[in-house]
Amino acid sequence: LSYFRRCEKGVHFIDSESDNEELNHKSLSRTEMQLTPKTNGSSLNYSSSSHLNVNLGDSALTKLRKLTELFPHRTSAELMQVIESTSTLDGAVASGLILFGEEGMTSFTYLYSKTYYPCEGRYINLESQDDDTLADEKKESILKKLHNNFPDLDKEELREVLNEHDWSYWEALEALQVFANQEDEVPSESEAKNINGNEITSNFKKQPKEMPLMQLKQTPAAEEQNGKIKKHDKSRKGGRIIQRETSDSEDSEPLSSDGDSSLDEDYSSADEEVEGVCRTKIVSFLQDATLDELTLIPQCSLRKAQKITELRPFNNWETLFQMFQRANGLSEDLIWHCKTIINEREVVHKLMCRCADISQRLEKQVTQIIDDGESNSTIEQPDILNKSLELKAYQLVGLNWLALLHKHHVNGILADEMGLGKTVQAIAFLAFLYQKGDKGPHLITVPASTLDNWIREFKHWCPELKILLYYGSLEDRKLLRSDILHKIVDFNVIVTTYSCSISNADDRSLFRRVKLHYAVFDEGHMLKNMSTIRYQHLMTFNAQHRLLLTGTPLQNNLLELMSLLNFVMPNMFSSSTSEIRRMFSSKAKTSDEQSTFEKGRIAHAKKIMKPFILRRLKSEVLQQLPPKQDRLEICSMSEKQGQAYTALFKKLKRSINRNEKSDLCNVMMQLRKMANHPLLHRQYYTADKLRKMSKLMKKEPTHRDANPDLIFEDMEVMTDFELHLLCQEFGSIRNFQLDKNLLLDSGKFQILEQMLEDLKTQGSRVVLFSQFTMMLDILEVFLKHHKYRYLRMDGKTQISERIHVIDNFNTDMDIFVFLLSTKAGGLGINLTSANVVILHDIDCNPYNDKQAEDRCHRVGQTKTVHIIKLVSKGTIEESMLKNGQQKLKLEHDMTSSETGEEGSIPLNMATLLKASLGL
Ligand SMILES: Nc1ncnc2c1ncn2[C@@H]1O[C@H](COP(=O)(O)OP(=O)(O)OP(=O)(O)O)[C@@H](O)[C@H]1O
Repeated sequence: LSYFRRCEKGVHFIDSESDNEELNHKSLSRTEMQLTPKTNGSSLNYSSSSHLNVNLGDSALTKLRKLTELFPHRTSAELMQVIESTSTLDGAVASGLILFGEEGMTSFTYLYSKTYYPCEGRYINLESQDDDTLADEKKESILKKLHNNFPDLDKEELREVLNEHDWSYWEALEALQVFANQEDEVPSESEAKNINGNEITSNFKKQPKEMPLMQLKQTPAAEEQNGKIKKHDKSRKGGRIIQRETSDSEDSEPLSSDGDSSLDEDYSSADEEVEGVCRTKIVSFLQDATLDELTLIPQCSLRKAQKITELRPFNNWETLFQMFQRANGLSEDLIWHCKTIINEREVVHKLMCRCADISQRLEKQVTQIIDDGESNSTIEQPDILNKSLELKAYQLVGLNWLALLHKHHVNGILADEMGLGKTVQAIAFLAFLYQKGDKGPHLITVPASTLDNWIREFKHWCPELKILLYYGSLEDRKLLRSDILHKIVDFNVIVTTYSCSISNADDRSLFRRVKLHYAVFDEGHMLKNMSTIRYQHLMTFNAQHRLLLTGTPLQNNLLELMSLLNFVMPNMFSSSTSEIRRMFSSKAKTSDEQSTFEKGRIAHAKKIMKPFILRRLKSEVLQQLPPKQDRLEICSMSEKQGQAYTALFKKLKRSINRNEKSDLCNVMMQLRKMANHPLLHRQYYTADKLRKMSKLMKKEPTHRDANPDLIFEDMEVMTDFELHLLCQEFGSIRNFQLDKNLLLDSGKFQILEQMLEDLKTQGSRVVLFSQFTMMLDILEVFLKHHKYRYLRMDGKTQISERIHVIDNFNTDMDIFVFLLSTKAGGLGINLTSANVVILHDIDCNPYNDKQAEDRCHRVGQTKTVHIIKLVSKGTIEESMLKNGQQKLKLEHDMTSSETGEEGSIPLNMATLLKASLGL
């Protein structure tokens, strides 16, 4: 969706949400761009080391020079360690970034992109371009280019990465490379510690070993036995195939940190017997795999997979080879490529076993608690919590779960449904640690919109904990940093926002320098994409333990869930990220086997996540919470709107047929706009009218010297509603204002009119969400027209103002409607004083809608909550709805319990904990 947002021409059509935590990479000072190599200072003093003098080849020297430019405060010995740990310059830079951060480094992005990706004549400096004006075709071509570099990655994933980086090809490439290099070239943890001098919690792992496939060759005896195979092996030693083998192996390498896959162990030996085992694995894989599994073999299309199944049975290695040779279109390479997928499975299997081990350890502990009798071993509400408040039973379970993980040095994700009190449980846990003597420092990173709420909850629940708010202007934060580093302030917990914690090198450096005990990340689903810079930066925070809080851990696919797990348990997962990535991002290609295939993956993912995630649903644990009733309101469009929609649909269809490259996403957005309100397009202000208006504008003192042609051009790209506002603003064109009837003319407004009237009579209070700020503008006209009292909050509302607006709504019962943009009001806020949520327009991601719905349906709600979704009949919105329902099914499959005993919550605390853990 964010892609659509950027495609939008209307600059404030979609809520830009100033605090949406996107990293502003452009903030790097451009005055620092023209760096010249430093020739003085200790950093270039590499000749002082005789070792370096002797061993430095030209390329190492060049690398050292480059790295010295980038990391001027690092010694040559440190830089050399980085260089020696990788084979390429890019790898060295990436490793340097991970190890040293950007501390003391200037304009990394600029230098990196210009210096390491020179592309004479091909460089597209997108950084200077406005997103909104970036042509869609250009975006497609950037996407294509990036996809060429990362053919294994899903295009949508890459689109997201590009979005995260404002469509800067180089920044996206860099982010993905950093990730890839992290997998392939990051030095071992001990090296990292040596270099950095202090501990870094990052994706450290051992150097890749020798590539196993290179050794996948026949023993002389076997070669003699089978001339054909011998020929094959010979061919594999040269050129392309060897290259391919190497890269395959690199991809599927790094294995688990504590050992290699059994397959690699097999191949690392020349022993014939072991070779036999490998062959047996390949034969049995090709014999038993489903169609979808076969298509996971590199270069194996669905057609080839079908052919393989037709050739079955494969009784042994020799017949397998012969059959492949005889079959049309099946190359022997496919047989060898099976190794990649077998390897992946073994890595993931090993991971599952380790996760099962942890589950067992936890289970043992819980059994112990049961045996000891719960009063001795379970943790009660910490004494320092506000005595007038009481944790609910499931919250105590949450606290016990957190304490259990802590005891076993395991990090986790508290993924209770929205509104169950994750904030409160996290605070209770920090209070528990405090009582045990762990006084921090801890860090809580939250979206800006929930910052005030966190501070308030801390004060409310645990005033004894000293909270330091790390938030403010650059200057404010500078002072705060100095106070923190010089220990001038006394605190237990730092609370900050995602933006403030990583927006510049000094912020990031602070959280690498302060030795944090716990780092808690609220709305942790913001870390669902491990390729983003935000993810990478937050990974480097110097925290002993991490805890993620999220109400929507699973959104689009299992890979996102794995990203979250990797974030909290990098030691466990980082060595398997490439396997995980492939295993969980590939899609089933056949529909008939989809369910078995998906079921298998879901079962795997469940096993992996079991020890690390605690998720309770409101329906399970909050029996006393009033129900939530969903209502779908399919709205027929108004007559004019329907005609305009059909005309637009036909026009867009023609344009798609004419130009295949036309951006489908943009087409979708155009249709969505029309489905919501016709004034989000321009049709009433014809070119003729605009010509007249642009001439009249010259009468305005502000436009006296303006060129009417240019005014006309500006007007041409505005929507009807924007032009209407312009007419309200300038007296000379006031006559051109739109008639009220047109402003109120939409199918959804027709439904809303009666609906709001009824709700008002019933004494209900309404929270009304839209994703589009301009839609909120038109809704304001509608509410004013009907004389309803309302409040509004969107991305433009000052952060400091937000809590007051929310309090206002929660305390002044005469305010009937709260207008909210999904971005600004969808996360983390409490609006239990309302009992109706209307989603004027649905989101492509149903979890964003769920987040919005649960602002009212949460602890503290006393009335039945009605969720009403408005969907325009016969429009693109109906397809979006269907798509969304499929996405929600994945979550349902993941969270449904195998035994089907949901809802029955045992009272005994330890048993409750056990049930919650799924043990
Ligand atoms: N035990 C309790 N007693 C009284 N109020 C509670 C209790 N637990 C939670 N609350 C209140 O319930 C509301 C929801 O809690 P909280 O904001 O922590 O939920 P959450 O799970 O973090 O939600 P989200 O995922 O939407 O951020 C808050 O107003 C909180 O103060």
